[in-house]
Amino acid sequence: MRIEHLRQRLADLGAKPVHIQRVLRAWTHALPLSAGPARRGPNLPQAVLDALPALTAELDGLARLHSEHPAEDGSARLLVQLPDGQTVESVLLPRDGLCVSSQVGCAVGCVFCMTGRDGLLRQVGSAEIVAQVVLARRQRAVKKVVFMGMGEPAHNMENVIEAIQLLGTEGGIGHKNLVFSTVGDHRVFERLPTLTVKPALALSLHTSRADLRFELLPKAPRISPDELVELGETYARRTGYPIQYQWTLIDGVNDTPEELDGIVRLLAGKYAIMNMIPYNAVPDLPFRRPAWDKAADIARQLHRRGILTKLRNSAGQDVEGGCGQLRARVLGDETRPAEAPVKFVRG
Ligand SMILES: C[S@@+](CC[C@H](N)C(=O)[O-])C[C@H]1O[C@@H](n2cnc3c(N)ncnc32)[C@H](O)[C@@H]1O
Ligand code: SF4
Repeated sequence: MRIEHLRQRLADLGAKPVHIQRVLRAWTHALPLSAGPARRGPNLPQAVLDALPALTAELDGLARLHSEHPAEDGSARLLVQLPDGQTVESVLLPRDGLCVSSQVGCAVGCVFCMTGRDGLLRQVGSAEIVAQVVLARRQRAVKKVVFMGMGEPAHNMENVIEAIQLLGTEGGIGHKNLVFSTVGDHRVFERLPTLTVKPALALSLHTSRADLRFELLPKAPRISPDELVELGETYARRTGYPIQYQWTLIDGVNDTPEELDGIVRLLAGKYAIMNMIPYNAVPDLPFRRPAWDKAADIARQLHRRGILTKLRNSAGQDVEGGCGQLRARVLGDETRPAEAPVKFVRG
């Protein structure tokens, strides 16, 4: 379901913009749809009030909790069922964060990512994205939403943008606390600057080498790391928030001294934060997670060379912490076709 269809349905029942705003505010805050300022603002029209029970049931059905998997680090991975029975993952992050999914599957097919293995199954509608936030808010506060779950937001732009606009207005989430995470796409750099609610941007860079990036992210747009950083820098200066570069650290692939030189060359003096996330092992894939000490040393070296670097664990390491792994486990890995062998150019 799209949020614009929800707005239209309310308008067809006689709701004025102020009524629609009130219902959407109540929904995004996980309150009863009729909730609102009792003494301030107009009451909802009777036709809208009459429709609320059925609408509540429908909105509740957009994202139902299939199962919850709390982790030792304070995060919890939620498997969320959509109305057609498809499932996506949301992750309750420490410090009031939530990671949401924007697609079932993904067409980019990054060779280290579980979500990309089956290709794109379907888009997640804007109302289904917001419903993941509503579901989480029934459990705890959500003050930050990162689009780092299943899917490539740039491949579902209209739904993701609609969700961001609602979350950044009626949903009460600060604009820089809405984080659009992408492999990079010209459409992102064209659209995001024009929005009223401009989200923060995370760019999944992973390597400073164009050739290796094409191997690791085979269906990502062919934008070189240099161009990506230039585009990112323009957006960062425009919004006033730094770009969060994502680097899934894979042992022997993108953790070499040459890559460290490459990062310094690309990011020195840029308005940027480098987030290094040691690779989270995916069954049947030929990659290894680097030792934590090695990853920590890399982060330290970058820091010394002037790059603001944070070493992070992906949330919920002990509960199928990699994106898409929980869904895959629940669906049953035995249905998965055998992997074709993959070859890597080492940096
Ligand atoms: C799942 S993606 C979703 C957002 C978007 N498609 C992207 O790539 O930025 C979010 C982040 O998870 C990372 N990721 C995917 N598989 C991973 C794994 N096995 N271990 C660690 N990080 C992984 C990606 O590299 C990306 O930076
Ligand atoms: S890392 Fe992001 S873009 Fe790549 S396959 Fe996974 S979800 Fe898609």
